[in-house]
Amino acid sequence: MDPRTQTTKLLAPKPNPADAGKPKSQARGKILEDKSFTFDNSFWSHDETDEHYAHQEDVYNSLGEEFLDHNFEGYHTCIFAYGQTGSGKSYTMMGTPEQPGLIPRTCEDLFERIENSQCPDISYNVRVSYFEVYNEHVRDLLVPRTDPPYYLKIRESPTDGPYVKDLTEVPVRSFTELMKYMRKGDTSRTTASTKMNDTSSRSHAVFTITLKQIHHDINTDETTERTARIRLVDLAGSERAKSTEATGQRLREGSNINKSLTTLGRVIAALADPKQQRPSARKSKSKDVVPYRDSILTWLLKDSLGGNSKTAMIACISPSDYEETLSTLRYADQAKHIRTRAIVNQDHVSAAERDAQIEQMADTIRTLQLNLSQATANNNKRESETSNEKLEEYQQKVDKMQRLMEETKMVADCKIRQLQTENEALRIHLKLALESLKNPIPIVADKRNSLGSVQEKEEQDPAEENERDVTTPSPELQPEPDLVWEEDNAIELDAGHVEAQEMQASMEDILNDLTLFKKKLAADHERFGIIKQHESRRHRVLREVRINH
Ligand SMILES: Nc1ncnc2c1ncn2[C@@H]1O[C@H](COP(=O)(O)OP(=O)(O)OP(=O)(O)O)[C@@H](O)[C@H]1O
Repeated sequence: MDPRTQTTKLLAPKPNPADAGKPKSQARGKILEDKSFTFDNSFWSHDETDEHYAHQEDVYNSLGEEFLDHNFEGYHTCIFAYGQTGSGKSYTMMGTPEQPGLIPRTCEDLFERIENSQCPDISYNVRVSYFEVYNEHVRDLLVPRTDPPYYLKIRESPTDGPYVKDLTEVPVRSFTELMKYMRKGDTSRTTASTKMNDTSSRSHAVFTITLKQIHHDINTDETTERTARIRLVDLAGSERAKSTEATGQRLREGSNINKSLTTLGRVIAALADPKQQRPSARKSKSKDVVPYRDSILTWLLKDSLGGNSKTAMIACISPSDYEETLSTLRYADQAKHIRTRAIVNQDHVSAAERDAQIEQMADTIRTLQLNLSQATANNNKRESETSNEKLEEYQQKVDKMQRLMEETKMVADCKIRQLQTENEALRIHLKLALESLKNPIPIVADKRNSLGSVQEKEEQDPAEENERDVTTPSPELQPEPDLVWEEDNAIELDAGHVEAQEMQASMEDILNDLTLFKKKLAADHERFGIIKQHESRRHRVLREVRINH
């Protein structure tokens, strides 16, 4: 690998000595050739003593950091590691405690940026989810393993595309908290020992961070929400059954892994096809040619692979099998030609719109509760079943509403922060103004001039001095400078008092506003509490419905 040209050169294995000098057609072994590929970056990390050795930090600096910049701009991103088993995918994505990889570095940097943010008018909300695709099934990695395993269903929303239904998504407030969830997921992930790797990932793991930035404009009371999805994918290793010597369960896993990876390859090939890049192809039905639906993995990554996302593929290779390494490099070479259509995911919401949304949702939930209580009272099995279905449907609405409430609280916090900052600035300003009024700084005569005159005086000829004594009035006759200054100062003092009083009045206004605002916030909290009570009551009713069954 050449770090200057970013070229990766695959050297062909030495030919069979028996074939030396023979034409290709007569050779017994396959004649293989050296191949060169150029990528955005080519990293080499084999021998740490080599000056070109790429450390985890180098990989993060040249890729992860830039992608995080895009996230803060409001773009969805996806980074996935692809390569044969044991080639370093998990090492690159997760790393080790001593050498953290792209995922922990991204998370750390994310929270560092949030903590160092200098903008009191922006609130941040971070949520994470973690799932694996194992044997063409989706499993939540943030819930404990069960026996038999509980697999989640995939649904498709007209606006957000395919998604995993009921996937746990937890809010996180710090890097430590986030790492706790990540470790929890990692221990739950399906790994096994294969001939090629002691802890081989037998599943595709998808770690998703959702970063929401809520910017509140205090003048218009409008909020702008930017949502970015950060998807970090550690794929299971591409492998040949022959090289892993797998049998039974491992073989079945291997064939499912290969099924998703082969589909991924076909999706990449279809997306890289120049025909797909034409605008007419994007609008026409030829989009369906991309075989996303042929595997769960590609179906779930549809948006990241060919839609609204900035996506990077990390092709991991290790010096083992020429054919497999070549296949990985070819995949990566094709992926280079894919053009996704990333947009900034941004929404403007006015305070009135937000309140209206909350009111509407609260109404819907109240209706649901009424229906459900009636069904339970009637003890009618069929009605209960229908209500249960409705309940599931509304469950999503309740979750959505809770998020909306959380965001409203974030906006409120944002307003408080802005008012406090403004308040603090005014307080300092007022303090300084009052101090300067109490301890006025006397107007000092131009020092340079007076100093000059002293010198001049010293240098003056005594005769000349005598001469001037005649013309210059005596000090007693000179005007009293202090008195003049006091008069001016008295006027200034009056003006200062007026200014101070005005400032005091405006400060009191702001403090009054702040108190009113806090009261409004407390009322909102109370309302939120009531909804939570409704929530718990709803859960109780749901339990009762289930028991009745
Ligand atoms: N750049 C590297 N520097 C040091 N060690 C590495 C590096 N890359 C990989 N390794 C080590 O090689 C071994 C295999 O790597 P890893 O588990 O990341 O492979 P993988 O591609 O994820 O394999 P699988 O697909 O089977 O899960 C691990 O012990 C890992 O620590």
